[in-house]
Amino acid sequence: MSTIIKKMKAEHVKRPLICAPLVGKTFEAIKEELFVITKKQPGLIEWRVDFFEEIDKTESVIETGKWIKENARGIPVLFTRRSNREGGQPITLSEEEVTKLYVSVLEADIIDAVDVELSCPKEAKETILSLAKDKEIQTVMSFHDFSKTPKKEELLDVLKQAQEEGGDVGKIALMPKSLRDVLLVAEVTEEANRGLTIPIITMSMGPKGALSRLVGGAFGSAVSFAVGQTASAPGQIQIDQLEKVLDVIDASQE
Ligand SMILES: O=C1C[C@@](O)(C(=O)O)C[C@@H](O)[C@@H]1O
Repeated sequence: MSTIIKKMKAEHVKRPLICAPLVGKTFEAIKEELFVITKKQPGLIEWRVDFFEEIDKTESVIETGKWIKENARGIPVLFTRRSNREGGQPITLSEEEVTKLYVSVLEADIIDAVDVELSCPKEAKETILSLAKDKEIQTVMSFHDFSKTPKKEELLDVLKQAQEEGGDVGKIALMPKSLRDVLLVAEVTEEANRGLTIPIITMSMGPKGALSRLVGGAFGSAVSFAVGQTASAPGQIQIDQLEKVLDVIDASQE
């Protein structure tokens, strides 16, 4: 079992692993950001490569990724290209070029886990998943909706699909329109955890959804995304604030 999955399983009983996004646009910005983030000792660092201005230069991505890995102080690195259709930054690469980039990054052995959107073309997913398995790099199969929270059955199906397609982890990030939507995601989290064998990560975004980032672990979300230096999605809170709340939750369970 990989280190990341072990960490998720060990810590997620009540306390989710904290993941800090790295969103610098340039190598220089990433260097500064990584320095700030590692001092806060998150359990995981997510490099959101769609923010990186040189995403279209494979060599630059590899060099930067290598530098991140070498300077992450042993914290595992999750590599993510969030597509524009799922709330990521607009980029000039085509989907085929993105798949090629993923292949190069996986082959370079510079990351510990990779985010693959369930909405990606089937062939692209298969290529990435099989290479990741060969390289023993964990796959997080993800789904994002920045405009709404889909219905319960749909969300349960998405998480099931993540497992069925061979993902090591399933992840959903949704935008709530009301607190009921936040409750729904908590319910889905609890229910999916009983039916699935893979760890799952869930969250509601935006100000209403911030609650889910605080208490999601108690319902079975294995990871909570929090701000190291800069947020990568609405509603993320600072790592130190999240840690305080997690300490209180932990203490209340003893
Ligand atoms: O999937 C996620 C979750 C996220 O969207 C959030 O809401 O914290 C942040 C993204 O960087 C990450 O890839």
